[in-house]
Amino acid sequence: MHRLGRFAMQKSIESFFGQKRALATKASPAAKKQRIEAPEQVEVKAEPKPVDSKPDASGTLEYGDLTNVFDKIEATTKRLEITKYCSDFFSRVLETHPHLLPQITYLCINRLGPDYEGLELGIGESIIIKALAESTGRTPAQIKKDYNQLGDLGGVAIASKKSQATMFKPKPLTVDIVFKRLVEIAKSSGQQSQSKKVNIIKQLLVSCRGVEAKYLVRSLEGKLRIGLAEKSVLVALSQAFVQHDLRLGRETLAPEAAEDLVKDVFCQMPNYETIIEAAINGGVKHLPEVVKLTPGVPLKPMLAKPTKSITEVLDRFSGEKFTCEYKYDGERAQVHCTASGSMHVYSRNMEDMSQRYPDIIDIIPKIRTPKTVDFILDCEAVAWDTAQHKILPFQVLSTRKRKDVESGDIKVKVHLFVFDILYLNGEPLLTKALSERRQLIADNFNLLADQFSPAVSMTSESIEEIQHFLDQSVKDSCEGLMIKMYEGQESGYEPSKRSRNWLKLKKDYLDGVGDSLDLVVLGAYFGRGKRTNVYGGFLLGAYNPDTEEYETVCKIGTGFSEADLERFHQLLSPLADPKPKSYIDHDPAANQQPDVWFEPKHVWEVLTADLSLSPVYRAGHHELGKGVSLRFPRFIREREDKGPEDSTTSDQLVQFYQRQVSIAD
Ligand SMILES: Nc1ncnc2c1ncn2[C@@H]1O[C@H](COP(=O)(O)OP(=O)(O)OP(=O)(O)O)[C@@H](O)[C@H]1O
Ligand SMILES: [Mg+2]
Ligand SMILES: [Mg+2]
Repeated sequence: MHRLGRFAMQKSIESFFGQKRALATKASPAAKKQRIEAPEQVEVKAEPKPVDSKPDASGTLEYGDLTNVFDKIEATTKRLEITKYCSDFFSRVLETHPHLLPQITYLCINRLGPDYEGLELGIGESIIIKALAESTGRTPAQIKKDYNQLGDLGGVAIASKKSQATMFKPKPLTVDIVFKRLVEIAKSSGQQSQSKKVNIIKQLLVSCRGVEAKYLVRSLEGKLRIGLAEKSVLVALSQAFVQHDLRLGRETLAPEAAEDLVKDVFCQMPNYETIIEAAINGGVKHLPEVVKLTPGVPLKPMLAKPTKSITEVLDRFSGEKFTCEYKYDGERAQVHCTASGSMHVYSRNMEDMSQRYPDIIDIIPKIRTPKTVDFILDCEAVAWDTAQHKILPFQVLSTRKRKDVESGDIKVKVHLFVFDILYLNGEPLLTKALSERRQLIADNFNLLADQFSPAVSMTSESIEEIQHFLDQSVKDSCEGLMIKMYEGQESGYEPSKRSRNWLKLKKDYLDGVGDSLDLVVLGAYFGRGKRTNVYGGFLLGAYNPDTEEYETVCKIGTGFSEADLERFHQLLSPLADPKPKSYIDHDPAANQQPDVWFEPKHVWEVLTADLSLSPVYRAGHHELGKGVSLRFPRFIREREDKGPEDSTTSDQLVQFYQRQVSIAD
């Protein structure tokens, strides 16, 4: 019986790979198209199962109901369709199982909770492979081999399960169980945690039916890769809220207005649970009254647009009141203090850095005045020479320890330069003018020598004075200037937006494209000559949030010290793969394929002379037909504060390119 089962399994896998190889991984739009055009080749067909119109007695929802929606989404590249599948499903869930909507939302975006709580699955491929092998009676080597061939572990899971003789029909998985078990995996630590994780995954896999195994495995990998961007999930939620209001006969908003409002509220309170609960209770229209900016919950910071000259700045702000500030080169620090006195520092991507910067936490009680209760400040933390009272380069800041930092042991001191206030004494300030916000900082906070002061600023419309201020900023060890709208509605704080009301002018980059780029390391080339034992060059890419893929941008081999190359070799070689992940958009026919590929993880800041269109590289090719590539790229530094999805997007590269072309015209 056992042998027979094994034989049958082998056979089915062969036929699976023999005929359907290209179809099992659906990441790229091209592959999706192929699948639509050749439906007869689709191996795994989901039987659409309607969601029960009434909650079952236990209030649970089958996981299969969700994975069926994933399957429909994966089969299309049309954004409207994707959003519709998603919002229809959310709307039905609101009707039948509203308490499950937060979990479902998190499963859709591959998260287990709000970003700022930092709960991550953190399981390596090898654990999934082990669990897959043990639960299907195959060896890890066989699974690995199939994986190399197919490029999608989710597809391998399905193929392996299909060929498995099951003795009994397991109870269906529910959304609730899957979510809880994923959280359990994320929270388990310590000696036994590896085997505990493998066991949980095995149990889940055994209960999977149909396409469930595919999406479960991809969720475990942390990448669903069905083209469902978080933006679309937010839009779908807003539409579902409107539907829900209508069903209850409540007053509601037009879909577009609801969409804008939900996005806006999410920027201020990036917590799906809070938003969903409030929308269920009071309707989408009243969200802003209930869900507000709150000290203790980080918000996505406002970002700036790059500019190449003072004249460009003057053109943009002509007729408006604007102000210039020093642009400090350190680390963004969002400083929170709640009414109960709890204090936090958050990074550019909302990570809690309070453990890393206990010295910043120590500053907080000293800068508040007797009338300052709760607040959120936006600052840059810069390395500081306390003897000379001077800014130290970013490189010095980056030598600070990242974990287990004790206030007493800190050698590299930091100075906080505050440039904005977003909340004060119970009141959000986002819509107030920058001039008023600056005044509130002056009125409610104490300066602290060598530790805390406002960003140096200057308000003038004269090109000479601005030029002088720019030169001065560089003499004072800054990168250049930030120029901001100062008065009126447009001078409000726009969380998460790269806004044209904040322009950056970086002295060193005025000759290039105006700014550096932050690109993801996708692959490497073996070194020759002096670089024989290290990688001699790397393939870099940009992120495309619409397709959730990484698009290749350029090869880079300049700007690295020998020590850099050695360190990167040590860091990256354990991650090396002979084949690229399926969600890397590259040209497989091009010469000069990298010798090894990596999972997109590390982000590097690079500089370029200019941008050009390339027949080989892919960034932005959906929009421009050809990809945008960098000429003479040079490595500057690692960006440890950016994850791969925070890297420069293909869209931004297209904008840089178009600006360059329009200036050349
Ligand atoms: N006066 C200031 N006002 C606003 N931001 C400032 C100021 N001084 C320094 N900064 C820093 O400059 C950053 C914006 O420029 P920078 O190029 O360093 O951004 P980045 O982190 O590389 O992100 P991106 O390139 O994606 O905009 C802000 O995020 C902040 O950390
Ligand atoms: Mg910076
Ligand atoms: Mg930058």
